[in-house]
Amino acid sequence: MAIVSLPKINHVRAFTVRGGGADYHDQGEGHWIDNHIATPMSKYPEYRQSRQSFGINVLGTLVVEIEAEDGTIGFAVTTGGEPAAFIVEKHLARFLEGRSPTEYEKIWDQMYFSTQYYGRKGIVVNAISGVDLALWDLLGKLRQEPVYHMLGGAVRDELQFYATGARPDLAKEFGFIGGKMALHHGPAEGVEGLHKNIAELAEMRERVGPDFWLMWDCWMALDVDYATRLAIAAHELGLKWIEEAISPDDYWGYAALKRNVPKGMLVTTGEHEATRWGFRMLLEMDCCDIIQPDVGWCGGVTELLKISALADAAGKMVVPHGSSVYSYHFVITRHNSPFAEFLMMHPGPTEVVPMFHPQLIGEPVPQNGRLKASALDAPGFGVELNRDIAMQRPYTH
Ligand SMILES: C[C@H](O)[C@H](O)[C@@H](O)[C@@H](O)C(=O)O
Ligand SMILES: [Mg+2]
Repeated sequence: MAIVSLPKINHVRAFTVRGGGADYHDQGEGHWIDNHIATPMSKYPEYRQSRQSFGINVLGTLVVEIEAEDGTIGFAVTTGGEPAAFIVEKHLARFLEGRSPTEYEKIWDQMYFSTQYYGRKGIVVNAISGVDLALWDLLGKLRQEPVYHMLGGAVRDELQFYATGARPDLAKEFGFIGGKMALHHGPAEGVEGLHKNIAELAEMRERVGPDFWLMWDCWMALDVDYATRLAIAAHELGLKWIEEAISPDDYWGYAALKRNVPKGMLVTTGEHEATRWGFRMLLEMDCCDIIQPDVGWCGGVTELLKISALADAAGKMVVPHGSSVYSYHFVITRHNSPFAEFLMMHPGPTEVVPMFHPQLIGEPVPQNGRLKASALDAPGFGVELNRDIAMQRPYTH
């Protein structure tokens, strides 16, 4: 029997999109995800109310398209906007065009090490991630297989989700296994702010009862002392984990916080770490109980496989940052990813709506806080690009 040889890659294209999308994208006025969330910029009063005021949405969306010789197109959506589009078109495309889509290991290696002198984390790895995700989508479409089949298949029948948003009480009604809230007050608001945080948690605990998971996402806003005091005060309210409390570069601080928090409370890091080397540092310095790479930012699926294996060997969980189908196809195949995050992108949030709206068509959303593996049974990541949205191609090559 002849070996199947897939058509070669013909074109790589990078587009930018404004408006909608998931986190770090343009959100309308009054959206919970931009309402006085504590950040490293909260020490500046003028930037305290809105993350868009200091530019969280400045990059915008990156759409990467990879077209094979037979016209099949794989694509992916991530964050990066024009700078990432420039890197894809002017630098990364050369490592894909004319190559087989099955060479995703060598392609990843060449993308990473050819940009290492100016990349390694952040927007360059976002761009690499977007290309890698589009490559896996193309592979799936050419092979007529969902990505999760190519990653080893489902290890459980369904995904279960916790919800990130301002209404864990509604998340409980919607069937989610827990609710993660954004922390609203950071150290610059002093002990008064800390008491407000605790009061908000106490009020939500009252609404959801004693056993529903409640977590805080602190979006890099705190220092070790404040995070320790907050964790101790929140322990009696059953805070399940304190997330990304300090700077992603402060591995030493995370290790200290993990030693400081009350027994039974988990410490997690966040979506702003990248590559196997960054996550190895978190694991080897015993910084956390759960790592949370964003598959659209950490290096893509090819890199997340390596990151996850490191965590598995260290006995740590991997719960990728909310990135819709791009993480669902991964989580369903990993024993050390027992649940997934669903980012509530409805402004309230009072409804369960697709995360990457309007960019993706066919994006599955959890029903009763769960998604059957069969909901992912479509080629690639199982979604199509909404070609009615205004996309620009700022650069060509
Ligand atoms: C809601 C949080 O502030 C972040 O924006 C969120 O995207 C992220 O940190 C998360 O874990 O969902
Ligand atoms: Mg987070």
